[in-house]
Amino acid sequence: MLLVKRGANVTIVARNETKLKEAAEEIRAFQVSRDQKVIYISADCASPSGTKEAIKKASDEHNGQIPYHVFLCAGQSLPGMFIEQDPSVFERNMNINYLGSVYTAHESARLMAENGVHGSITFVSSVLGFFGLVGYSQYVPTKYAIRGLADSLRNELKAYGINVHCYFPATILTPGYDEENKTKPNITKEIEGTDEGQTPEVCAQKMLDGLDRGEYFIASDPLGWIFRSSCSGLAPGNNIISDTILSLVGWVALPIWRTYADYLVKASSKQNNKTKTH
Ligand SMILES: NC(=O)C1=CN([C@@H]2O[C@H](COP(=O)(O)OP(=O)(O)OC[C@H]3O[C@@H](n4cnc5c(N)ncnc54)[C@H](OP(=O)(O)O)[C@@H]3O)[C@@H](O)[C@H]2O)C=CC1
Ligand SMILES: CCCCCCCCCCCCCCCC(=O)[C@@H](N)CO
Repeated sequence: MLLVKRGANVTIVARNETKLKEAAEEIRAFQVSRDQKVIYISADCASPSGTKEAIKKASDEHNGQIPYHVFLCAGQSLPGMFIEQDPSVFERNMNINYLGSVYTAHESARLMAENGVHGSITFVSSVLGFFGLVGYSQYVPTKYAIRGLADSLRNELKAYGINVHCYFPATILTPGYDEENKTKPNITKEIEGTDEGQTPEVCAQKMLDGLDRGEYFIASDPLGWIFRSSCSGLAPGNNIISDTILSLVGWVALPIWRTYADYLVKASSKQNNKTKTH
């Protein structure tokens, strides 16, 4: 929507064709010129051939233009307690979140490099790409993996003039969030409850603002700002003064919060054991 408002030609990709059609119609209402094209393609990003075909179709439909700006949003969260989940969940989550991002980034970067397109690739991780939390053992590693991929490509794709960005949202109030809450352990909900969440519209705007400012690690709420500054490794900072202040806040607040989160998990296990023995 925001990109269409700026006059861009846009392609949206997901699996469900009915929802895609509705979304494309909704987005088309924001077109600023008649020449603009908004198209949708049904494809599975977790398959290399699906991704390849989708990107080829997208450029064919846009007069052979290789996508300039690619956003890797597809992802899913399947929360549950580690020892209670079937090991297949770990593979499934990695396939959709991480490999889906790898395949799409790979094909986009290859085409951009071969055609001299100096575009951008934006990964969507999560604040859970910086820290782990009870109930998210199948999800957190996929989001760390995306950060690792972005860190590698930020450096490597400079060779072709391609910019890489990584977005770290906290809770977004989406259909996916409603879905994950159906299986989310209560203790996870309790710890997460402090985060009110943001609408997808606000997140999209803040992500785009970060891109406009040329940020590599983009965050859109205080939790993300603190973690972005406290766990940046070799990533370039956004602003030396605010980054330093935020990492100092993290240095003080994070151990306190960790102690509290550990206390909550231990208390919940005692509660559960009590219920079991009586
Ligand atoms: N909601 C939240 O609290 C947070 C979400 N995120 C991340 O943001 C991203 C978007 O999440 P959110 O909007 O909540 O999730 P939703 O489930 O609401 O939307 C996910 C979108 O991705 C598409 N998708 C899923 N799997 C595939 C696939 N294999 N191939 C193609 N498209 C796919 C879905 O369409 P379809 O099913 O039709 O394919 C859907 O359009 C994810 O990466 C998520 O991890 C990060 C932090 C917080
Ligand atoms: C200074 C320290 C203060 C700490 C307060 C911490 C509050 C914890 C919030 C946990 C938020 C988790 C968001 C998960 C988003 C996500 O990726 C999933 N919804 C999957 O889709």
